[in-house]
Amino acid sequence: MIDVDLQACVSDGSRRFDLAVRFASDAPVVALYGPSGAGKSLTLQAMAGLQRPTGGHVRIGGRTLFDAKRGVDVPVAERRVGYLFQHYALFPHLSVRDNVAFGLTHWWHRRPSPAQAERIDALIDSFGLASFAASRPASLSGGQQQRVALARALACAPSVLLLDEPFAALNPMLRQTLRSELAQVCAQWHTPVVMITHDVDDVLALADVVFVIEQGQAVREVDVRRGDGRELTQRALVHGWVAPAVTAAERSVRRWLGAPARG
Ligand SMILES: Nc1ncnc2c1ncn2[C@@H]1O[C@H](COP(=O)(O)OP(=O)(O)OP(=O)(O)O)[C@@H](O)[C@H]1O
Repeated sequence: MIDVDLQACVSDGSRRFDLAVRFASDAPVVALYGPSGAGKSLTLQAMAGLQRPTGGHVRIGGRTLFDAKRGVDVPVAERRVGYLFQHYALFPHLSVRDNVAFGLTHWWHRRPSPAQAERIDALIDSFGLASFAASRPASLSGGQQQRVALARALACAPSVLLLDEPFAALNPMLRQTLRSELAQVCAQWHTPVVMITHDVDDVLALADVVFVIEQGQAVREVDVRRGDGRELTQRALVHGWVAPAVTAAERSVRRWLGAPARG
């Protein structure tokens, strides 16, 4: 079960964005879908512990990673969350194998245990990377680099795999191949996935449930298998767990009027 209820605020001095996103699902693959700037990446970052929320909780498979009320904030390295960034972010000076092993060796400054080494080899095999294991990422194609990044995200036996637009940089044919490889590997390792995508084909091919994210909130839940959906925002407002998002237009009008900022 993935249970996320996050409030966060990011600001760079001139801009401010409020996140108040809440969703829960026990589906194997959950997609977050929505327009650019809606807060999807911030949501994944907060789940991984890379953004500090101001309130709420993150529970994965019954384990609490963050709970503002209870003062729980599990450090990033102990969350067992696999994270695939929008750009693969492979380490250019490390071989494919060392890139895959990175999460296991780097945080703990040690060699992988025999069981971990076995998992690394199995993942390298699953993604068809065995013949490149000693190569550096620069000598690999985009699709091969993406496979390395996926294998690396899965190496720590994560309790959830977070994917930020995993196929955006790939050509359509490669996308299709990687979708089915990913689906197979995640089913094989029983790893639930939360995936950001703008691509309806990703949703249809991989996701069981989609949450539509708009202006920092989950506004709609769609059951892909049943082809059914429901609005979430109305319920959210009735229960009062989330403030209505302050739009850029409203902020601007308030500034022009010299009125205090809301939210
Ligand atoms: N440090 C920050 N300071 C101010 N605003 C920020 C900061 N980080 C992110 N934002 C803003 O927060 C909003 C949500 O960002 P986020 O990256 O989560 O969007 P997204 O839904 O993932 O978009 P995309 O689909 O384009 O990747 C954006 O408007 C972004 O500009």
